[in-house]
Amino acid sequence: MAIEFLKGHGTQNDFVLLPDPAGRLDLTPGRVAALCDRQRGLGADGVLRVIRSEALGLHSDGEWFMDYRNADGSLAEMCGNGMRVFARYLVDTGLAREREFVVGSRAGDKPVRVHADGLVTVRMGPATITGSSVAMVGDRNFSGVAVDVGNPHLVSIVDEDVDGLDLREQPRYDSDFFPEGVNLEFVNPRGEGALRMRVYERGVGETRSCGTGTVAAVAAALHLAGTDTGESTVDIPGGRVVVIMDHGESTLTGPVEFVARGELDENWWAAQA
Ligand SMILES: N[C@@H](CCC[C@H](N)C(=O)O)C(=O)O
Repeated sequence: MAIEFLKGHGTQNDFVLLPDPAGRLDLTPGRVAALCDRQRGLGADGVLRVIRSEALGLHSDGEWFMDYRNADGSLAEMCGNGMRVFARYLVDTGLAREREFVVGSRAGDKPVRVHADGLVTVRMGPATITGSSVAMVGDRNFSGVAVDVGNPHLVSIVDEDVDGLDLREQPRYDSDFFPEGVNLEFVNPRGEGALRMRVYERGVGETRSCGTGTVAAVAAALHLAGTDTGESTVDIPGGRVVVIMDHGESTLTGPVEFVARGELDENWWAAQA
């Protein structure tokens, strides 16, 4: 069986897409990790399996389900940039006949809109403040706001330039507070309605963008300013996205690009099981 793939990214958060409408692929954690490996695989921050909701057996009002996996093979509830790439793929290939539709995810159904200029908006749903905790980078502690965007985040708004932080190693965090792990965002305010962010993603490492992370960053910044409504650009190393918060409900808008498509080598795939 030929196994088709595409490579695409949203603000350089990059993904291997595996079109698998009927759910025939045996997508093991080992195969996901091998695909995402930048030396022995295609290289990516995660895998997006394009599968019909009914084939996955998970409830969704959407025909299609974003079956997202982190680069280490683990499952995550939601991926905002992945959802943008996924929605564009469905429209570009004609698998979605409208530009506005719903896609299933493990964090629930997400309404998406693919604009005529190729930008994609995702209604990400609630960004819920769940408390406060501390991230540790080297010997420094950064207090942060915990935010649930379907997946867990800890957002530290810091005075020093985030570009100077050493994020080669996983920052430490309170595993009692985050028993399932956490995505860690470090943020500099850049004036009214503008943030700069770096992120260390659970199950991946530092990435050049994280859609749920940008939503968490804006929710945290607004929370510290005493509100849950506002709009902000978020500059990440891979580009810029726009987040709108309306009484705690969020949307994420940004660009998508496809890079390549092809077929996996069947012998390589079989050897990764
Ligand atoms: N890059 C994603 C987030 C992917 C999931 C995350 N690593 C987790 O484990 O929660 C995004 O764009 O939101």
